[in-house]
Amino acid sequence: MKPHLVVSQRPLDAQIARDSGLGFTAIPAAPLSVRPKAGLKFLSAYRKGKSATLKLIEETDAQAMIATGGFVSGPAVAAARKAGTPVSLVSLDAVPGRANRFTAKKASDVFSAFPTHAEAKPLPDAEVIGFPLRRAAVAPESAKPQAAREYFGLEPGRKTLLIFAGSQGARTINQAIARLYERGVLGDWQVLHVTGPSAEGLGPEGIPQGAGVALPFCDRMDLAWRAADTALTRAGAGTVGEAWANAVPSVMLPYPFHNDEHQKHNAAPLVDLGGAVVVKDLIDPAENAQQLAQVFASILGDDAKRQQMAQAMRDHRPPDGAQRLADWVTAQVGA
Ligand SMILES: CC(=O)N[C@H]1[C@@H](OP(=O)(O)OP(=O)(O)OC[C@H]2O[C@@H](n3ccc(=O)[nH]c3=O)[C@H](O)[C@@H]2O)O[C@H](CO)[C@@H](O)[C@@H]1O
Repeated sequence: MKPHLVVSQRPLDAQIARDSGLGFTAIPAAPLSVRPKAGLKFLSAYRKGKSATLKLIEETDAQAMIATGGFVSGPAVAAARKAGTPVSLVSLDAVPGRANRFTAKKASDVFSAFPTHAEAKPLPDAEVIGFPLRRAAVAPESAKPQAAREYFGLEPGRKTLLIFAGSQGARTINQAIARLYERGVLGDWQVLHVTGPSAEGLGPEGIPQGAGVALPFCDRMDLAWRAADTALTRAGAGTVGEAWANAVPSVMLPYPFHNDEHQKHNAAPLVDLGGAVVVKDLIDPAENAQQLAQVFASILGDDAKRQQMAQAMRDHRPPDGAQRLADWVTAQVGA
């Protein structure tokens, strides 16, 4: 069985799909909107996207579809339903967005990567399956931290803080951490700092000499997680799933500009079990640096505490969402 991706027409989607080496089709799709002009654009794109997906289902004789939410899922799921193709929706965040609530009504099965936050509108009958991680983001138990650090040009025996903020980087995290470098807060720790494509928020010099290694994007997240003794991250669904599966004690600054604060709620299960600490992104670099200095003082200097955090994550492994989805597909195809 061969997977085929359905993506939006944004150039970034095409680039990611191409890099994956899988077949893909870009369909028209636009965000749902109640404003007249954007609403018309949504309707027109929805119709076109649905018929493009119907054609694709016919051509490829697709036997099942997995939708991961967002505005592309709407027309694609509607097409699968019309064609009689079994379709599951996986809602990735702890607060399901409007597009996912709309799409869930048309899906034959609904899954959620995280438990839905108590005050959010739940998706009816959603089964919590864990975040479906890609294999390349989880280091095998046998991978050695020293070898992973050498891969990035880090000192193999030095404690390592992994800093990264999702696929686009984060200005406020870079700004805060730049101040911590200046103040020497990280002590003898080195960093693996994934700065994002423009390294926004760091000065033109980047990170100080001897602080560690900075790179704009990391294409070996499995090794990055294995190299790390602690991580400083946002709390996107993928990041939380990966920190947990790799059992890396984490300090998380949820993205502060989402109305539904889904990143904060994504991190909640990890915070509850003692594997992560959430710090509110106050946007102001000095205030963020101050908060982080305090949190790091209690985590970086305390080996026993970090070991406890990692052990808590190992003791409560997240469910294997990818395996659960593979089982779902097998059940549809075998049926
Ligand atoms: C700003 C924003 O709206 N972000 C949303 C976006 O997160 P976004 O997709 O940016 O971030 P996630 O944390 O979900 O995943 C990041 C992924 O990028 C990978 N990675 C990152 C950096 C790097 O250098 N190399 C690399 O491979 C990570 O391994 C991970 O697999 O979708 C998520 C799922 O709906 C939401 O929870 C987030 O709130």
